[in-house]
Amino acid sequence: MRYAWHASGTYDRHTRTGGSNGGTMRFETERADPENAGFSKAHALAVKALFPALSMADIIILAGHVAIEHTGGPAVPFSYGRRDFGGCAASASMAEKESPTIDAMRGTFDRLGFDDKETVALIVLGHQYGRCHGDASGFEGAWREGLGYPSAYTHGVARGGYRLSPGVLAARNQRQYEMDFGGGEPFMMLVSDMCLWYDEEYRRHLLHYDSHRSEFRRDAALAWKKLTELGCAGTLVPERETKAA
Ligand code: HEM
Repeated sequence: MRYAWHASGTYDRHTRTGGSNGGTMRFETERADPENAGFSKAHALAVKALFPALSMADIIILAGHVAIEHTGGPAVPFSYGRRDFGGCAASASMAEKESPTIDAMRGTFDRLGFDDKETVALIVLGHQYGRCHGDASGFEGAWREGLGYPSAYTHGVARGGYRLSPGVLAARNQRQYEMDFGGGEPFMMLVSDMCLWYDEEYRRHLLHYDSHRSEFRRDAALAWKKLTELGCAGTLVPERETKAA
């Protein structure tokens, strides 16, 4: 899912460049971006031979859709037709920062064309899956599916149930937080996750979603679809239409 997010997150609405069309994450040039560290593992799993009719660009995105639905998240209608370009500009970069300020975060999502509410839906959707890896981002710790979407954030943070992760990254001057929900590893929080609570606007949407779960599921699905189709205008065909035809 993170692979699909970073493949899409290069989009720039001002220049209308980037996005998942092109499948440029296939190239070492793009995977070498420090923000994409660790994606060679994900790339090795995206097996084109099993899906000859799809481009790698489509497979990367479809994997994200399937991961969300398979783990009890919303079903996102898939559209295919992305092409695999023959090369990749050296400048293709996610420009996602590991310890962003609120302004930098807002700037990233504005470049992509998302407002604050969509930003909250996307980050809360994404940061309940998988984990951080010391050898990729320098952060260590797990998220957990099935904690009830936004409630992991609002209940934990609002009740002051979070703490600075003891000593993990002191040497690199990177902060990360964690919360206990019982059973297993603590639930980790990156600075970007904490920003959803620190910033008044983000917090308003977080609290709203916590008491409107179906709206959260609907908005998260719409935002994920929008994200993964950035830069693909005119190239995509909805899966359902093909089935009906
Ligand atoms: C400002 C925004 C964001 C920041 C700064 C951020 C940062 C990070 C970092 C540092 C990691 C750890 C990577 C590693 O160590 O392997 C991570 C993991 C992850 N992120 Fe984000 N992220 C952001 C937004 C998103 C969004 C919008 C999504 C999806 C909708 C997402 C989905 C994920 C997933 C699924 C993982 C776990 C990957 C794995 O288990 O290998 N993130 N993120």
